[in-house]
Amino acid sequence: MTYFPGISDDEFLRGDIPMTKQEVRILVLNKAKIRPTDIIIDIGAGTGSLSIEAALQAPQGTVYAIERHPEGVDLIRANAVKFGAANVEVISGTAPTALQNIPKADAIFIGGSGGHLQEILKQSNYLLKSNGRLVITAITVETLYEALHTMQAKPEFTVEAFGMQVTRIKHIKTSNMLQALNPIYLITSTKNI
Ligand SMILES: C[S@@+](CC[C@H](N)C(=O)[O-])C[C@H]1O[C@@H](n2cnc3c(N)ncnc32)[C@H](O)[C@@H]1O
Repeated sequence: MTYFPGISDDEFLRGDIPMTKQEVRILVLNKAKIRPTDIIIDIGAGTGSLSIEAALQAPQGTVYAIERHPEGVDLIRANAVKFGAANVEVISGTAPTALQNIPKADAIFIGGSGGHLQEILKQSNYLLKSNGRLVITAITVETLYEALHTMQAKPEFTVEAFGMQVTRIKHIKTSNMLQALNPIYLITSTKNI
């Protein structure tokens, strides 16, 4: 049975870097089917929140957290220390170039691509082991379309996708306020060969 850390957003150290929200992380990690020994690559790791929860689910594995923004790199390192995720390897750089010299992976997350989605998908296909899972989070129509279109054209992958819209409920004084999070789409591709 995999241990699920369930860390709330406010527990992470955060700056101005956008963070994948907890409700989204829960589904990304579930779709990635993380096992204790997995090798995981997190492309566009941001604050490291997803990398760290993945690392805690794979204590005998390694998470390669790739981030191009220096503030993000510092946050990932600081959050990894805070949560005792010693198996997070932070790589400061831009994908796909930063994906060189990384071992083949059981799971790959793409949370940011910065206009390099096609090259990153090509390199991810190469880096993913047989039965590996690629989970892309898309917050734009363009990324959703490009990811779906590209992955569905690859016969070696089974692709599923869904959109989610979460409304949090915040207790303020005597009322419960509805707080909508931005819609997001998850595209999961499983390599069949
Ligand atoms: C939405 S944030 C990811 C949030 C992250 N999953 C978290 O939990 O904090 C997207 C990140 O991708 C990074 N990014 C975008 N394109 C990138 C690329 N080609 N290589 C590396 N990082 C990239 C951005 O700097 C940004 O921090």
